[in-house]
Amino acid sequence: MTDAASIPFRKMNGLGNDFVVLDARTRPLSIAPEDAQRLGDRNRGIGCDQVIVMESSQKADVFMRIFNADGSEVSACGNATRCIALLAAEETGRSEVSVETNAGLLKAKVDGANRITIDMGRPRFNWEAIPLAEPFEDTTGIELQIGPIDAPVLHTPSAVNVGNPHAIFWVNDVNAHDLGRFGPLLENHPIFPERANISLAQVTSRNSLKLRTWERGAGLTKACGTAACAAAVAAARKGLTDRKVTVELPGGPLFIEWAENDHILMSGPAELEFEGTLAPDTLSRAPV
Ligand SMILES: N[C@@H](CCC[C@H](N)C(=O)O)C(=O)O
Repeated sequence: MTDAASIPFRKMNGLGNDFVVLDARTRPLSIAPEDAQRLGDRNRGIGCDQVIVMESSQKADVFMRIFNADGSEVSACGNATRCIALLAAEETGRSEVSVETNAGLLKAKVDGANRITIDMGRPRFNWEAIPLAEPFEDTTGIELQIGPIDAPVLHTPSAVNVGNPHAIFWVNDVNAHDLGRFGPLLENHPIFPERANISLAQVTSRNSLKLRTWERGAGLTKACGTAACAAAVAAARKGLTDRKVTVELPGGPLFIEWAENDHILMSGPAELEFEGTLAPDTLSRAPV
């Protein structure tokens, strides 16, 4: 039996990138960084990469607030956007829905749980928008390396902002590098004043990439939707691929198109794993 004060949640994922989803529309909730840390902790809490809070929106079907498992609040999450779009489509009975985030208003088309397409908006390549700590005229490859000066292990990443900051290192084999070791060093490198999501990308054809990501504030994840968008536009911008690619992530494929209108379209699945309730004292600030 559930107590009226308990807080319902959903556990969802997009290609294994997983989320605790709270609904603050009927009952306002205030999430402190330590709440997100506790919920995200796979040993102490439910365990997830991000905590997502659904809020009411004046402009869209729903507003989505995003917290990384380290408690930091961020502006974009591609995989969670598909999850929230799926819920909004089920609630409204419409296949075309909109999701507002702190990065902007995103339109979504839901053709069932396995084919959700999000218009992720326009990428930004300007160093100040990424942001980088110092001017770079060309962000297709910025001066940054890991390893010995004369034989770097990883070097010259592309940098791009797709609602959040990304650096993409081009490699011959995404599995040949210890991303779990280099990821935290690069995420916190002083060149990234807001930290960054760090990816290894391997071009496998004109229409396909392999990608592994160390996420800012979450670590190694099975999939990162915004990283797939960032890698796809960065690869096309370097002339390595066409503008329509399949991005193979450890959790499965995402289909990315950098459309002629400069918007990025991301298509993939979303899954509801289970629903549950949190005890009222789980959140450090009492539910409002
Ligand atoms: N998993 C997400 C990205 C979540 C936010 C990211 N870690 C950041 O700090 O910017 C995705 O699917 O895009």
